[in-house]
Amino acid sequence: MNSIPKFVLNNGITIPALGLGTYRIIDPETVEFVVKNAISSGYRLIDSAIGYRNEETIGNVVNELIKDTSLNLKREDFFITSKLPPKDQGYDNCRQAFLSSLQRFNMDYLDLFLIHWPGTQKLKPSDPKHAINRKASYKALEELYTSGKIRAIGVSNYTHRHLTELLSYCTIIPAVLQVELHPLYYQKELIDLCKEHKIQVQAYSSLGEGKLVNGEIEIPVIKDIAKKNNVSVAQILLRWGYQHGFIVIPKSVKAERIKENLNIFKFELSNEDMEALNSLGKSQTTKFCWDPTDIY
Ligand SMILES: NC(=O)C1=CN([C@@H]2O[C@H](COP(=O)(O)OP(=O)(O)OC[C@H]3O[C@@H](n4cnc5c(N)ncnc54)[C@H](OP(=O)(O)O)[C@@H]3O)[C@@H](O)[C@H]2O)C=CC1
Ligand SMILES: O=C1CO[C@H](CO)[C@@H](O)[C@@H]1O
Repeated sequence: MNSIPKFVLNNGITIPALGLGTYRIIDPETVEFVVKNAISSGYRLIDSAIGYRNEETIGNVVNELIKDTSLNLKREDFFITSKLPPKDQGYDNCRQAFLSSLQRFNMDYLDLFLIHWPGTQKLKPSDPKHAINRKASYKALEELYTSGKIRAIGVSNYTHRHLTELLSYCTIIPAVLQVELHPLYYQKELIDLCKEHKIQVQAYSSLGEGKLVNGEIEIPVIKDIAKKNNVSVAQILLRWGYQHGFIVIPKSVKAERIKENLNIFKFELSNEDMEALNSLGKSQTTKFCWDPTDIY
């Protein structure tokens, strides 16, 4: 079994440098197959969200693994993340949504809870209520954190502007920012702001939702670096993120890919390769997932 390095968050707790993404894994049999496979391969971090509709099944599988004494797994060996959906922004809604999430997982605490998106569902992007609501949601998260129900809090899909605004009023600095990051969407300014405030960056869609690894988009530079290092394109993209100090959370429903994606800790990219990858998005960026830039 592969062991995964850990990073230390700004509140002192540790977090695995690589975890399992679970977006679009909903069918309970698939969730069970994927989570069991990932855990037996060495994964401990599971990235879920209220919107992914898989919290209950993930909770059942994890609780079942903990009960199996032959496995010697404890709750504290896992790192469970979930996220507040845009429809539940606001102080009361956020509090209630988190407590319901905790119930679905059937756990006493979650390791990380993120505001999934800076906006509130159904409001026009320019509506100033977005900012009011996300401030109220964050306050609810700070209180839940202080009460011990969440071990770390953070935000997702915040731009430099959203994060700067949050830093101007928060009492607890977010521990994690989860955003889309890969060589074609290398948000350097945002990353630098996180470094300055000791906010751990977590990269999502490292594989471009699969498009950077399934032949849909072929980048010769990445292919050449993979060939030279004798690893796959997926491993290069994940290693690029890890070597930058980001947590990576690839998603796969296939046992062999779940293992392949974990195998990024035994090789190192040269400075030259890192630079070549960093440069890819300089002239033109490519974003695969939703874009928060216009949210007030
Ligand atoms: N906070 C947010 O707003 C967001 C968070 N996320 C989180 O990040 C996770 C990862 O991002 P996601 O967008 O899912 O996409 P990824 O970039 O992780 O790509 C996943 C896709 O790549 C395929 N794949 C995985 N590994 C390999 C491999 N080694 N070789 C070839 N193909 C591979 C998978 O197919 P298959 O399953 O068939 O193997 C799947 O279709 C999500 O699951 C979610 O947890 C994602 C988007 C937004
Ligand atoms: O996290 C997620 C993945 O991206 C989707 C948008 O494309 C979101 O809706 C979802 O919540």
